[in-house]
This record gives sequence, structure tokens and C-alpha cells, in this order.
Amino acid sequence: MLNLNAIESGYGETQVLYGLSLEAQAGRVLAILGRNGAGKSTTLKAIMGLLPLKSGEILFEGKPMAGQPFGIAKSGIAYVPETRDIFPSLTVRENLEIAAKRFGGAGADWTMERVLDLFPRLGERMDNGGTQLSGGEQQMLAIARGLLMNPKLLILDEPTEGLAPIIVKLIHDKLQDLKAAGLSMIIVEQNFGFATSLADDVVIVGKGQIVWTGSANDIKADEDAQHTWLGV
Ligand SMILES: Nc1ncnc2c1ncn2[C@@H]1O[C@H](COP(=O)(O)OP(=O)(O)OP(=O)(O)O)[C@@H](O)[C@H]1O
Repeated sequence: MLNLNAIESGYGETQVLYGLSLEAQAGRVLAILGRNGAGKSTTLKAIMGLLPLKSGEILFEGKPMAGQPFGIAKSGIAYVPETRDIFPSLTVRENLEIAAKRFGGAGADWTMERVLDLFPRLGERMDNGGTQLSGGEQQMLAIARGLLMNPKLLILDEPTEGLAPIIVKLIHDKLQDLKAAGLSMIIVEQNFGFATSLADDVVIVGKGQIVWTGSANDIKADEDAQHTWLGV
């Protein structure tokens, strides 16, 4: 579904990715793991067209990606960044409506009603401003907004960061529901247990390259790889 072929990218003069290749398959969940600073978030930003490629290519459903973030979203990839990026001056309703208006429409899988069914808590907060939400509610809103883009592929950067264990469990269960419904996902996570219980496939990034590839069960069983690449 999504192929990164030997991509090189970074921030201005600072190169971070050195020939990174990976594949995310349709109907499956891919976890991207690795230590702090390995290049996981940079990989996602390169996929989303937020950083230029120095070389290599990114194919979505076999076609080169349209270079601009909006075009990439339109082609069917929704991205929930680490910063969640909800609009703080808008209410929950307004944050959701923006996505629904731009990407929804007749025949759309995801409607306002369906995302509120998934996250009833947001339904109780519809008129609250973005800044009045807890971290967990902000994460739910960011995921809900991503779903309203009716993506074929949902990409999440550290969805559990800074959240209390009970909210981590809730987000886990919701993502499990989305997986069961057949949504393809890529998840960058520091929380090894969270990532490996959701993922089918795992890649590990080390210094801007893929250093390990396998299944979630493989990495759970491979203590050497965990120790070497994740410091677990
Ligand atoms: N805006 C930026 N400008 C310059 N360098 C950056 C920028 N953002 C990240 N970097 C550098 O790029 C490298 C990879 O960062 P990246 O955020 O991709 O790591 P990561 O694997 O996602 O880890 P983390 O869990 O810490 O987010 C790091 O050395 C980081 O310092």
C-alpha cells in the first residue's frame, strides 16, 4: 500500500534519513519503533510531504505521492502528529466540522455521528474549546478528525505520549476496533507493549535506516533485538 524506497531526508543541512526503505501493507498495522532521535517522526513527516526528499521515492498504492501535504491527505492518508495540532481557538465541534466538510460528503465511511459513537466523550465536549480538553481528549479529537478525512491509511505519531494509563488503554481499545474494521495504520510508539499488541508488522529505525524487520510476535520474542535497538 505504502512503499518508501531508499529515502533520504532531513532538516535543511541536517540529514536524518539515510536510504530508509519500508512497506506498509493494506489492512495491516505497522509499528515503527526505535530509540529517541532515531528518525521515526522524521520518516512520518517525509511521508506527509512536510520534509523534502533528497533522494529515493515514496509510492502510495503504486503511484508516486503528490508532493504537497493537502494532496497527500486527499489521496487517502490521514496523519495525527505528536503535537496533535488541533485548533485551540475552535470548539471540538468546529475542529471536527472542518475535516468533515473538506473530506466528507455523500458515501463517506466516516461521519460525525460515527466518530462520536467511537468517542462518546467528545460528544460531551462539543462546545468546549481545544485548550479546555485534557490530553486524552485532545488525542481522541485528533484521531476523530483524522477519521473524518476518510483515510485509507491512518498514521499516528506517539498516540500515547503523556497520557495516563487508563486513557492509554482506552486509545488502545479504540485503535483495536479500527484495526478490526480493516483500517490500515502506521503507528510510531515508544510504548513497546502498546505498539506490539496492536501491530501485525514491526520495523525498527536506527540512525535513519531500518535495522530490523519482522512481525510483532517476532520482536516480542527477540530479546537481543529489543536490547540492541530499543534499550528495552
Ligand atoms: N525541526 C528539526 N530541525 C533539526 N533537526 C531536527 C528537527 N526535528 C528533529 N530533528 C533531529 O532529527 C533527528 C531525528 O528526530 P526524530 O524526531 O525523527 O526522532 P524520533 O525517532 O521520532 O524520536 P523521538 O521519539 O525523540 O521523537 C534527531 O537527531 C533530531 O534532533
